[in-house]
Parts: sequence; C-alpha cells; structure tokens
Amino acid sequence: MLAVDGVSVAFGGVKALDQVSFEVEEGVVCGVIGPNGAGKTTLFDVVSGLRRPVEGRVRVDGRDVTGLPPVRRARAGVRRTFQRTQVFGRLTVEDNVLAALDWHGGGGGLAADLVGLPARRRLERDRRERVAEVLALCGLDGHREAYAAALPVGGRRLVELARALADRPRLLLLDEPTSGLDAAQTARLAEVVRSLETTVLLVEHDMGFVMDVCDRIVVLDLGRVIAAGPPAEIREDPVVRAAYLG
Ligand SMILES: Nc1ncnc2c1ncn2[C@@H]1O[C@H](COP(=O)(O)OP(=O)(O)OP(=O)(O)O)[C@@H](O)[C@H]1O
Repeated sequence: MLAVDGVSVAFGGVKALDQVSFEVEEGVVCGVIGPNGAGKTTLFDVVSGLRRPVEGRVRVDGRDVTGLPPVRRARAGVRRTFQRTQVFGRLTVEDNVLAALDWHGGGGGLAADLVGLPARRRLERDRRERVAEVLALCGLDGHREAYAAALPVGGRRLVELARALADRPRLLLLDEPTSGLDAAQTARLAEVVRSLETTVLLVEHDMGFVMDVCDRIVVLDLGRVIAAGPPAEIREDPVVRAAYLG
C-alpha cells in the first residue's frame, strides 16, 4: 500500500536518510522508531510531502507520489497529524470534524445551491453521518458540543485524529501521537488506533505504545533501516538493542 524505495535526504554533509526502503501493507499499523537523530521526522516529512528526497521514490497504492506537494498528496488519500495538535479551539468538536470534510465542497456557488437543493441536503446529511461515525470511533460522542479549546490535550489529540479520519484516508501518518498524554489518555488512543482499518504509519518515542499498537516496526539508526519486523522480533533484536544502548 505504501512503498518507500531507496529514499535519501542530506542536510549539508549529514545523511538524514540513506537509501531507506520498506513497505507497509494495506490495513497495517507500522511504527517507525530509532534513537534521536535517526531520521524519523525526515522520513515522515518525505512520506507526507513536506520534503523532497534527493533520490528514491514514495508510492501510495502503486502511484508514485514523490513529486506531489502535501495538498495533492492529501487528495491521493494521505493525511497526517502533527506533534503539536492543530485543532480549531473556538469551534466545537463536531464542527472541527465537519470543517475537515468541507474542502470537498459542493462547488457551483449559490445557483447550484438553489438548483441542487435535494442533492445538497443529501450531501449535508451524509457529512453529518460521517462526522457522527468518526466521533464515535474516537470516543468523542459525549463531547460533540464542547469547544475544542476546553478539552484536555488528550481530547484535542483525539479531535485531530477524528479530523484526519473524516474523509477516509488511505494512509494515516501520526507524528508522536502520545506526546503530552497521560497514561489513561495513551491507553485510550491505543485502543482507537488498534480499531482503525486504515493503513497507519506512526513515529513515536513511547516504546510501550509502539509495541502495543503496531503490527510491524521499522527501526532507523543514523538514517538507515537497521531492522524491520513484528514487535516481538524487534524487541529481541540484538542490533536494535545495541543501537538504543549506544
Ligand atoms: N533542517 C535540518 N537541517 C540540518 N540538519 C537536519 C535538519 N533536520 C534534521 N537534520 C539532521 O538530520 C538527522 C535526522 O534528523 P531527524 O529529525 O529526522 O531525526 P529524528 O529521528 O526525528 O530525531 P528525534 O527523535 O530527535 O526527533 C539528524 O542528524 C539531524 O540533526
């Protein structure tokens, strides 16, 4: 579903990514881990389109998206969340998610609104239904009317996740999803991520969370993939242990 093929990125003399290759199959939750400076953020930026690699390709559903900017990549079904939550504090939780669906729009302006009223109503009903579905999935249905700013950080992170999920992304990128969360909020987030059917790539420092939610883990060190496999295998891998222990 996602294929990263021979991707390299250099900052001056530093090779942040050096011939990185791996694949993530449909529906799999894949974690990217590695010591500080391993290249995790850079890899994420390459997959989400914020950074062009000097060599290598990124494919989503077989389509080469390497040259596509983030907006066009979003249209190809790639969504990301950020380490610092990005929600509209002055909107309710429900409106935050509705706004995430808005850019589809109906098009055509007022005339189309008048001529196409039944279709518009149907569209509006579908959108509300999808929002309700996503809020339920993220455990937010009890907070629909709350202002996002009034939620604790864990709640805001779930709103961001709900926004990212709203129009059914093909690939969801989660950047440090547990940062700022307490143990209970982290457990709740883990439950939500495990219940997703979407393909997920996540970068995370919390090893417990990674081992808990990921089907597969890619380990980076100094810009290279040093191991890839299921959590149980990664946990026992002597090369991974050595990289972490320095
Ligand atoms: N904009 C930049 N300019 C110069 N060097 C950079 C830049 N961004 C990253 N680097 C370097 O590239 C390497 C990989 O950095 P990156 O941030 O991708 O690692 P990381 O695994 O995300 O680290 P951390 O766990 O600390 O967030 C590091 O050596 C870093 O210093």
